[in-house]
Amino acid sequence: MNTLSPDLDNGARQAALLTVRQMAEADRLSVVAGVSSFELMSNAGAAVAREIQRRWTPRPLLVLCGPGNNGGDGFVCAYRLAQAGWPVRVAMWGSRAALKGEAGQHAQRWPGEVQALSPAVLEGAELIVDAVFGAGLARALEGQVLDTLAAAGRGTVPIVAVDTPSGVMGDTGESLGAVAAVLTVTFFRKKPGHLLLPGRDLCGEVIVADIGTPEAVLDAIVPQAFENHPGLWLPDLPRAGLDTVAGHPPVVAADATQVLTLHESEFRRMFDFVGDKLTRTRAAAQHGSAVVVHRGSDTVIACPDGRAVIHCSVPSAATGELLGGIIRWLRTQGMPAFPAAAAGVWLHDVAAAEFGPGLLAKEVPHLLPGLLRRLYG
Ligand SMILES: NC(=O)C1=CN([C@@H]2O[C@H](COP(=O)(O)OP(=O)(O)OC[C@H]3O[C@@H](n4cnc5c(N)ncnc54)[C@H](O)[C@@H]3O)[C@@H](O)[C@H]2O)[C@H](O)CC1
Ligand SMILES: [K+]
Repeated sequence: MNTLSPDLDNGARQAALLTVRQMAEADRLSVVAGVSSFELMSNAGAAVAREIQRRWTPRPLLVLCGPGNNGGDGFVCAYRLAQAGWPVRVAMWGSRAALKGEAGQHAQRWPGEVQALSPAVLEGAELIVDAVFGAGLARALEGQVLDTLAAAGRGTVPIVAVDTPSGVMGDTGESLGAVAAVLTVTFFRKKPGHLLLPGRDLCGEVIVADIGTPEAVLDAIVPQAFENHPGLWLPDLPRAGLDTVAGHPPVVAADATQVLTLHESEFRRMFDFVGDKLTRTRAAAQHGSAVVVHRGSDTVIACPDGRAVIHCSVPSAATGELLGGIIRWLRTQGMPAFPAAAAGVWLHDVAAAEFGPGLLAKEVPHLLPGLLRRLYG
């Protein structure tokens, strides 16, 4: 059974990444299934408050709210923590009266004052919640939003981001003026921007909170991007892979698709696609009818059919030759190209940590079966 097949099984379901548009669709389908937008927002704001309480004792908290639903989540968070006895202030970009729908409803429940957003409001805050923009970010930060967040970023007060740090594009991880958070609480599933640089570094720790979105919405959405995880490809690894000893005749590869492993500089020499890393890698895979492994500390593995896996790792000195060796070995075990590439990138990280930087491609067939057996056998 091919886990990275179009029928989502559990591994792919858990590892799914949703685009901003798909997340909006998930919200719409949740409402159809009987979970109201008001409830989703209540749960989202409560999740942020809960994660804050898990990490910090009560202290002067400043919640920065924006003009959309991200700001609505901020008002819920402010309300919850104030109820729990925290000293909370709210500052907003735009006017509370202009907040629409459930964001407006939640904002009306905030009993306190709402200050205008400016660097001056930061005075006295010992923890900041960034609920200015999330998935709805449409352009670069400017004016008071940019000035206030930049001032917060220059200070030492920790920032907790709601959904994404304001200014990070959910689909690409690009920054349009965002400052780094120590914690980002997102909802239902991550978006590619939580894993792609510089977004990943700006998010700090990422927590995915359950806000009541029914899992079944994924069947209609059919995600095309996934965070690398053994659950995605372990069922594709033939049992033989765990048992093979060096010298056994290789099993015939499951498919003939070529796998290209490329560093950024190699990628740029071969392709002149523009845009973010996910888009460019997908275009290269489609163009070359090959699985493309675009390496980095945010490695993107793209399949010609449009699916992609994103893998976050600490940069290592390990070579592309070693990664190529691991992927080739997995394919001789009968693994199809796409899951073999995703598994290879994962195992390459584990192998580099286990065996150090001296590991050579030719040693792979001797070492990996034992490693795999220990990890997953
Ligand atoms: N399932 C979920 O993930 C849920 C998420 N929730 C939260 O909702 C936001 C997304 O809400 P949305 O209203 O679509 O967008 P924003 O609040 O991010 O902002 C929209 C608002 O801001 C204006 N705008 C965008 N960029 C700029 C800019 N650079 N400068 C000025 N103004 C800008 C835009 O025009 C809109 O008016 C998501 O992130 C979650 O936090 C739900 O609460 C629950 C379900
Ligand atoms: K935000």
